[in-house]
Amino acid sequence: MTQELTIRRPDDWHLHLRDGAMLQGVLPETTRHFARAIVMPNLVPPVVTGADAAAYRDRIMAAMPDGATFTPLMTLYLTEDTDPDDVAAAHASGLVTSVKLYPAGATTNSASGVRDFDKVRPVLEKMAEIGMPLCVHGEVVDADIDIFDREAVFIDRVLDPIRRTTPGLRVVMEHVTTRDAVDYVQSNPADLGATITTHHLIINRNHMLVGGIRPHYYCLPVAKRESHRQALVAAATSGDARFFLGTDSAPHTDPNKESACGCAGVFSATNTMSCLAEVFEAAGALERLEGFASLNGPAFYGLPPNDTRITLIKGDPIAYPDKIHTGDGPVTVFDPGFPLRWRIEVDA
Ligand SMILES: NC(=O)N[C@@H](CC(=O)O)C(=O)O
Ligand SMILES: [Zn+2]
Ligand SMILES: [Zn+2]
Repeated sequence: MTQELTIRRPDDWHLHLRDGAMLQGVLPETTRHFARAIVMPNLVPPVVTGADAAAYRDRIMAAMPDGATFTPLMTLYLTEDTDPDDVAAAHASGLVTSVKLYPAGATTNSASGVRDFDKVRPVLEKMAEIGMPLCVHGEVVDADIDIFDREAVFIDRVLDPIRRTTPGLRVVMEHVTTRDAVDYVQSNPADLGATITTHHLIINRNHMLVGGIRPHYYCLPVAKRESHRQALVAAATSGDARFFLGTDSAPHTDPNKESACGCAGVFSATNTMSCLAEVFEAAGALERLEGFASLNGPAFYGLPPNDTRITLIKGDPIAYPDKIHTGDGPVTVFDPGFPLRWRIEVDA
């Protein structure tokens, strides 16, 4: 008996589309299944002003595959020089959906991020006033903090103080990887949400390090031990509307990944929905996949869910490419390590 599941078309609340030839190469992988995505601003140079976001949105629209119905939701990269009025104007015009906070040095292209969090207080206060969400890469960068502890320490040292001093600020903890982050979200009001990536629901740090170092599983925040992965699966499949999908699909070319100093990022746009169906089925929670991928994110962002649908159909393992070929070079697609039996049909 074939099993089928029809759900509202999903959105991706954390996505890297890059620019130029890479944008051209990866965009169809997302637009095939997703209706909208929060597009990360960590280009080189970053998307800092409303004008930068308008120009970037134009480049994305120009790269759109024929027939695609996809809306990029733009973000601004928060710097210590960000002008609160520029942010407010970009939000009021509908151009920009959220602001992204990178601690300086925390991840790919974050050199222009924030060092002194007091310097961005006026922007955060303005955002709280106008109801604009802040997306956060939640890791401290202190050399003395172990990389596996950086998310948990960020919550205590940075995130909780920011939320206390800026009441009303809506915050999304992006790509949470720990039980600590899940607990923090669950013990706070609904103005705090979290995205969870596909790959952090599937891999733990052993997948990355046992039997040889696997650069295509290296991302930030780095995958943690198995008990943390289980906490993420429990949160994603719980039905708690504060948790929603942000794939953090982050393309880097193979030479940049398979290197003595490889870039952080997992590219999962191609097979994310099939991977998620496996995760939710294994957890006995297929009926909650729609909430996680298609309903909770729009609800947090105050947007309507999509009115089109996709159907997931279970059958023989699907074929998907190991790599996609972009004008910048090959990009390896996330390998979940098990066959994917759910194929996706986008309803007309
Ligand atoms: N997640 C990653 O490992 N990399 C992202 C940056 C980010 O989301 O932190 C990237 O831009 O490559
Ligand atoms: Zn990040
Ligand atoms: Zn990211």
